[in-house]
Amino acid sequence: FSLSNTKIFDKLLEKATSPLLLEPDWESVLQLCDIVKSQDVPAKYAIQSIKKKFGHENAHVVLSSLQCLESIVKNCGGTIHKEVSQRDMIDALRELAKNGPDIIRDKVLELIQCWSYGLGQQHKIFADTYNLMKLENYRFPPLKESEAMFENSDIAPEWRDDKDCFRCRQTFSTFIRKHHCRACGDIFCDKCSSKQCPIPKYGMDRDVRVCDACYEKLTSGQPV
Ligand SMILES: O=P(O)(O)O[C@@H]1[C@H](O)[C@H](OP(=O)(O)O)[C@@H](O)[C@H](O)[C@H]1O
Ligand SMILES: [Zn+2]
Ligand SMILES: [Zn+2]
Repeated sequence: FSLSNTKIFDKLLEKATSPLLLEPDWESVLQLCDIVKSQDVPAKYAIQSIKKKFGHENAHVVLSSLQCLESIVKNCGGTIHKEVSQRDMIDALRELAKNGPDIIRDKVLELIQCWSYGLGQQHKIFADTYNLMKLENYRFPPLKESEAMFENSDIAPEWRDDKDCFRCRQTFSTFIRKHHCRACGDIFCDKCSSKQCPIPKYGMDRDVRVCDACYEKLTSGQPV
């Protein structure tokens, strides 16, 4: 009996943001990152689910949802960064900083500063929001530069879209469905991506769909 991935995500998020927690449940947080990293759950679903927690009346639940957000942004790469940089998320975070208790405001300031420093080039909105909140006289904590580095080498590539299969060039249709290889991120028909295997370097320990070329590389012991 396998719960769909989104149900597993929901249960883990409940656990990681339980009001009964006396300290962060890092085990659940890391499992959340793994699910998002292997793209078993769409980035939008993950980010919107976390954002829903911001309205919880218990400040500890809101704080742990911000900690989940922090870990997912740090570990799950560009697709997640794009979702977090959306206007509705930025506005929700500014709302928390404006009206939330000090522990929430300080956590939001830490995140905005860290993302501005580490992701401000790719997502200008983080830098703009940081500068704007400085002008609004928010007092940002000292920046921990080491924690604001976003290493992307072990993040799976974002999925590319196209109208035909990257390998056999067949045009997609109602009958020839699109599929993505988790290793190279290219788009394929089912025939060219019918194999599955784990991709340890991207933290995908379960079998995931890969294209024939990546399957050869990943299973022949060759360094990929
Ligand atoms: O079958 P569809 O309704 O077209 O949806 C496709 C599936 O979700 C594919 O998942 P998969 O790679 O795990 O097969 C995904 O890679 C494609 O981008 C989607 O378009
Ligand atoms: Zn093909
Ligand atoms: Zn591939």
